Amino acid sequence: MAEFDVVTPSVKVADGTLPTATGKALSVVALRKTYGDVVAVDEASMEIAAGEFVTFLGASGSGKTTTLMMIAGFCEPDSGTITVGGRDMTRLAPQKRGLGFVFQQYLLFPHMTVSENVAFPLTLRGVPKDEIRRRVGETLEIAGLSGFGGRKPRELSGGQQQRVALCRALVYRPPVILMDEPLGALDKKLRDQLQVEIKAIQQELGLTVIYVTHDQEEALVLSDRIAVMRNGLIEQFDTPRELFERPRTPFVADFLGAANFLSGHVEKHTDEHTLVRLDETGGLLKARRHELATGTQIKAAVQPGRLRAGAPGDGFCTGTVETATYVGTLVRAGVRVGSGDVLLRLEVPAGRGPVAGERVGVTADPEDVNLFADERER
Ligand SMILES: Nc1ncnc2c1ncn2[C@@H]1O[C@H](COP(=O)(O)OP(=O)(O)OP(=O)(O)O)[C@@H](O)[C@H]1O
Repeated sequence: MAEFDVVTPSVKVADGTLPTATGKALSVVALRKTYGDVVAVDEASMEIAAGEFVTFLGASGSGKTTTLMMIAGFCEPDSGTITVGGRDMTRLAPQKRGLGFVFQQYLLFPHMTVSENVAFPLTLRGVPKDEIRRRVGETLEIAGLSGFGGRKPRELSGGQQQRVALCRALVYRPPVILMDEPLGALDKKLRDQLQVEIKAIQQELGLTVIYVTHDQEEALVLSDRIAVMRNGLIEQFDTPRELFERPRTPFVADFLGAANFLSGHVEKHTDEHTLVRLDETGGLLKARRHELATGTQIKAAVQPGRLRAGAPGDGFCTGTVETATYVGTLVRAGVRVGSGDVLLRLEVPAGRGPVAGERVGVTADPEDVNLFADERER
């Protein structure tokens, strides 16, 4: 994550009104940012609806934080536009955008109590004292922090401090809350717990959230839609299910599900299916129908959890189980197929798991087979 200076919460929603939580919350069109020769973000476009939880997911350096910082106003785009609630904010100062922020570093004011920290954005906005007390109390209760209002941040655990930061971002109901790896500094157990809490609060209050993470599981747990980023480009912006079941690129298939890849060419089509002759095994793999010309060299991707082990001769190839590891409710198996240079990874329910040394036929439902034209052939 990039480093930032201490951020003071926003001063005023531009026209003083609270935005409504319906319709289009945020629209980004052809946003681009370069640093010298590095294209950090390349023509990113997306529309986010009010009440949506959207995650930017990608490896380090893929452009997630830069995109978020352009939306926040801390980083100026070379070109493109950012509209929030129908208002063009592309060149507006961060404090005039009225957005909420939660960063990995909690950025709480150490000399203020929890209540004063949470009250801060309301105090800046000149909200009457009674109203502040009521809203701070309500917000602390939502985050499970009632009773902590009088403490200083140093008297809280990391998880509690991050909850305070979240309260401070949502106390004035900004139209969009931006979160950059907010759970990155916490241990796994606390992260899992806070993910559930953040999601529950977001749903209860109908918040619009843009969240940055490099953790696939976190993105899948939290998001209505995920923008998978790579080298400054949005590879696919879709629901977790669509990304998993209908990835548009081999990168997305691999990044979200660690897919198995097999190479081959399109042999023929039927009304419903595309039949692929596999290079490594000579077997015939049936996929749902894809619009690819006969003869096209392809890569077929199937998630490990969507492959099954049957009797030898079943399915699209037969091989030998090389490893079978019991992991709770699942068995992870490695099946060596073809002339030996392909290892298929399977995840099957533990009760029906194959054992090492066994010969198995590997099958896949055609619906679960995704085909991509092999880029080397283009
Ligand atoms: N201030 C800067 N000056 C020069 N290059 C930068 C700057 N900020 C980001 N970059 C470059 O832009 C690209 C995108 O960086 P960005 O921080 O947006 O990635 P990220 O996906 O958020 O990564 P991480 O998960 O590591 O935070 C990277 O190649 C990065 O080195």
